[in-house]
Amino acid sequence: MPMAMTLFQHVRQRHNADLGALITAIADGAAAIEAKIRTAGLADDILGAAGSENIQGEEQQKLDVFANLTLIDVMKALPSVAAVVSEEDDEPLIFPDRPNAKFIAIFDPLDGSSNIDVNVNVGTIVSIQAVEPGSDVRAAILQPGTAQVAALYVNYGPSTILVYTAGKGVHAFTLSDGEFLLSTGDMLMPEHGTYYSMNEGNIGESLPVYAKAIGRFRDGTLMGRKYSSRYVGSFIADFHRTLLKGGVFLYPPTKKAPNGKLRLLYEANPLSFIAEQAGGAASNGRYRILEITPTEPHMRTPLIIGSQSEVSAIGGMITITPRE
Ligand SMILES: O=P(O)(O)OC[C@H]1O[C@](O)(COP(=O)(O)O)[C@@H](O)[C@@H]1O
Ligand SMILES: [Mg+2]
Ligand SMILES: [Mg+2]
Repeated sequence: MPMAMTLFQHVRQRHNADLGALITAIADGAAAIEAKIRTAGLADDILGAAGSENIQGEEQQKLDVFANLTLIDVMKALPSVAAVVSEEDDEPLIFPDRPNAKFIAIFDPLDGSSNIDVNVNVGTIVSIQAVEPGSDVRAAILQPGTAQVAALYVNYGPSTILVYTAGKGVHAFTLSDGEFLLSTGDMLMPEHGTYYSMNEGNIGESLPVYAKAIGRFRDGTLMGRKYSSRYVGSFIADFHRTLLKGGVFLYPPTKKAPNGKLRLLYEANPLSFIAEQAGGAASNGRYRILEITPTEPHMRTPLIIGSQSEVSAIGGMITITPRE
């Protein structure tokens, strides 16, 4: 059997060597994170809380800290990277004296922290934005998601899969003996699915229109067929299923998180770029996610993401809410 294409070969052939080197470096970091996760139960430096909080007031897990430091290390070694922005760090880390640097990497090092200790899928999400050499790097961080040149995520599951887009389709690579090998090229999200995905514990805490949408998914009146529910609680796992099977994932505003829970720059934007490249859609209920101008690096957003038909059906319901 011929050897499948490596991630570096793939990015380099379709894009350029600098982007290939950056994505490969991130993949190397992900392989190191995966190796840690694989032996989590055997060591005492992996599971559990780190004893610190991040900027969002969330308790950091040991694996959050490890993944963050691992990714920062691999990115800081690349002269093409002007800055990194992480969920786990209050401030962007801007690398001085890099006049020719052209990328800003914005990431959620470990997504799904609440699932680490119970051996359920977690992930890594990275958004790569362009920055004009010599321009104001700090200002360039706050660009809408349309400024992304690439986006990727890694799903640490029964197998470890990296999915990326750099604007020419969506491609998946499976980790095998330390190397990410092409497993599915040019992925397309099904036009519709059979699952909705939402934390239904929040249903009474959110706008009534979301409860109504879920009710109509269930009874079949929204899409003309009845939907079932799937919710892992790791965005990466819920999104990966939605990419493969279609349907919709939603995290609406709640009383506790009035602007939504998920973060625009390193959760919603990169996965919206991937969703759109795969033929899907992503909205905050009113606007396309990729056109929202961020006001700060850790900004949150409501999110509806998945197959176009389900996303626009919910979006259509939300738009009419004020007139109800
Ligand atoms: O527990 P909830 O409120 O359903 O939230 C689940 C969401 O929170 C997250 O865990 C947030 O991500 P982090 O673990 O990176 O903070 C998402 O992965 C997931 O979709
Ligand atoms: Mg996350
Ligand atoms: Mg995280």
